[in-house]
Amino acid sequence: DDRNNGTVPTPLTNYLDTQYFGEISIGFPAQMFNVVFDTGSANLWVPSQKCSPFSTACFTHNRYDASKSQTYVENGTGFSIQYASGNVRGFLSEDVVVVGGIPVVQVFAEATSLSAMPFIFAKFDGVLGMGYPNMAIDGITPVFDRIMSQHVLEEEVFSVYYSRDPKRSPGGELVLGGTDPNYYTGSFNHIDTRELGKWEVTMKGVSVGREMMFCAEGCTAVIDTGSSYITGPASSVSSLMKTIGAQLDESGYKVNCDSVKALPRITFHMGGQEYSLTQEDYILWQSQIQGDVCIVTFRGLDVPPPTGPVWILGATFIARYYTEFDRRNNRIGFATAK
Ligand SMILES: CCN(C(=O)c1cnc(C)nc1NCc1ccco1)[C@H]1CCCNC1
Repeated sequence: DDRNNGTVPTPLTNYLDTQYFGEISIGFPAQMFNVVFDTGSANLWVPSQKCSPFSTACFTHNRYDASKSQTYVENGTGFSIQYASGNVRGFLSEDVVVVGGIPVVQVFAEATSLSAMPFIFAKFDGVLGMGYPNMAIDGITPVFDRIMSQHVLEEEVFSVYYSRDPKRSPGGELVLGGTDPNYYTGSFNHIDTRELGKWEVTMKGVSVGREMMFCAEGCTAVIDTGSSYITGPASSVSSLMKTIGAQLDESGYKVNCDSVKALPRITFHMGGQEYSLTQEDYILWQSQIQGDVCIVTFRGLDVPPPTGPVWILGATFIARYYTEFDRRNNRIGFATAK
């Protein structure tokens, strides 16, 4: 159905409420890839057929084979992207990429080496950056900019729904050119992006229960559809975790499951609105062999200046607040997710 004038919603898969990804095709005949639609970066990369056999993370995923695509155009420029959690190296190629039913001729990276951490845990093959062009490595025009220049979108926006329940289908949805009222209630509250060219806003505070505990003098919040959790400055998060009685172990913060119902709501103050997360929003309740484990979906992460210090609001937040990314007006809209 083309209610967004030329585009069809892309259903997303929800893996354990921590990874959300959807299908794109590259080349002709179509080679299919599962990618994270990531507002925290602005490049498209997928594993390459040419990746070294020693790159475990590479051969356990779908790989692009240029020799099998009639629409492949060679480029060969080197590429490398560094995330806080790992890195990707490869070279550039050009081919037809189809996203949400829209074909674009796109320069993307064929990854020939993927750091085992974290990509051996990735259920997705690659990443499709939905960030602004000035975030793009090698000055490559991002996919969404190529789509906007085709003037097929009713509105120059895209919207993201992430389900909170792994059993619910679809696990999420990306809409190019509009929003999907099936997945939110009420109206949107909009917040202008802090500076042109990043999906980030000014946050006015973070409160726990009724007490304003962090960012009282203002700070930056990055809205990152490609991150699983919420991250904040390590010192702030560690004192937040102490307040709720969470323990840090090698795989993150955990709380005793029978203390969950008494946990306070955590509220992010942005654009004159209060965006609260209840314990069921921010606790991942996992039934494991040795009994139930309750993971707190907050992580400490110190991002060095000038970007940092920042709070990064990832899937945990987006699952509760349906998010519209508006390139026309350089603003982000939140509505209560259904
Ligand atoms: C994609 C790289 N990212 C991850 O945080 C990340 C890493 N490794 C694994 C295995 N998964 C990740 N994200 C899963 C996910 C999908 C949707 C929501 O969260 C970040 C890097 C910084 C920019 N933003 C994206």
